Amino acid sequence: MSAPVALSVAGSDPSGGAGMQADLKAFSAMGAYAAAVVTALTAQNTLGVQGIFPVPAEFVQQQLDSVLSDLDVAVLKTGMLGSPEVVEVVAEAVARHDVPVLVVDPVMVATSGDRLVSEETVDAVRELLLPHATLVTPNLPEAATLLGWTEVTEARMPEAAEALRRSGAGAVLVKGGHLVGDTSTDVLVDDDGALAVAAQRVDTANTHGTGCTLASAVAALLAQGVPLRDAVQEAKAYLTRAIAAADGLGVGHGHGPVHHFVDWWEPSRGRR
Ligand SMILES: Nc1ncnc2c1ncn2[C@@H]1O[C@H](COP(=O)(O)OP(=O)(O)OP(=O)(O)O)[C@@H](O)[C@H]1O
Ligand SMILES: Cc1ncc(COP(=O)(O)O)c(N)n1
Repeated sequence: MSAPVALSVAGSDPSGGAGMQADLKAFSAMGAYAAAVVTALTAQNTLGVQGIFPVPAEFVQQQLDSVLSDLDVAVLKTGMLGSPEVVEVVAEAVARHDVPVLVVDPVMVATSGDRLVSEETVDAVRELLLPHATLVTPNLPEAATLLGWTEVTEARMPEAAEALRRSGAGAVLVKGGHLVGDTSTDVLVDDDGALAVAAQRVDTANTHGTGCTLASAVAALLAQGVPLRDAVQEAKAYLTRAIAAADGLGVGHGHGPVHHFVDWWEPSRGRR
């Protein structure tokens, strides 16, 4: 017996709500052993991003080789990738170590609106990572950028997901968090066609890290052998519970984090 291992390859958010820290929390909450390779340090909080310090590609590669040569990684999930060179070493390591499942969250901009990666890095993600991805999870602006469209409207979400699948990704989940309305609907397109994954929209400003959390929750479930469509629906339900509990967590003065351990902590005491 060994625990299912999920590996996050992402940037650090020292305020703990997004990036690698969100990934580690979501993996743990969803039952996977959590490992992490850091691609960039950010100085950020719930108000914005104050600084970025990239990790050299050679050292990202060294971290990847350390982890992948020892741990039996079931799923590798990417988030912020600091440079085209980092994208290159991640794609190369995925191939060389036969990583069985790859979830790509094509992170471009933080909830605060601050840009996290360059256009060249986005190009590298499109060309080098998407063809190997089991699942890609863009939000609406990320889907538009990857496709070279001016925007992706709600009506064109299935078409955008289908178009992105032509880049070689097995499945695409276009996230509708940036829309308005009573529900927050995402669209999954896989071999079986399009599936709308909807949840009640929570009236809160505390959505820092929702994208990282959703992709990581799906990855943790895939690591445990849950089929993709079930994993996406279960992860979406978990994320919605975590967003609904975010105001109760009350961390920071801007867009606060979601409550990753909503199913674990006693609301009154903040612990299990
Ligand atoms: N207020 C909300 N209530 C319920 N679900 C939400 C809300 N905001 C976002 N979501 C959901 O959170 C997930 C992430 O969506 P979003 O489109 O915001 O991605 P993102 O932009 O990568 O994340 P972020 O906004 O944290 O940068 C999606 O499943 C989306 O439907
Ligand atoms: C290091 C890092 N990675 C990713 C995000 C985006 O997070 P999200 O889109 O989930 O809010 C972030 N703010 N910081």
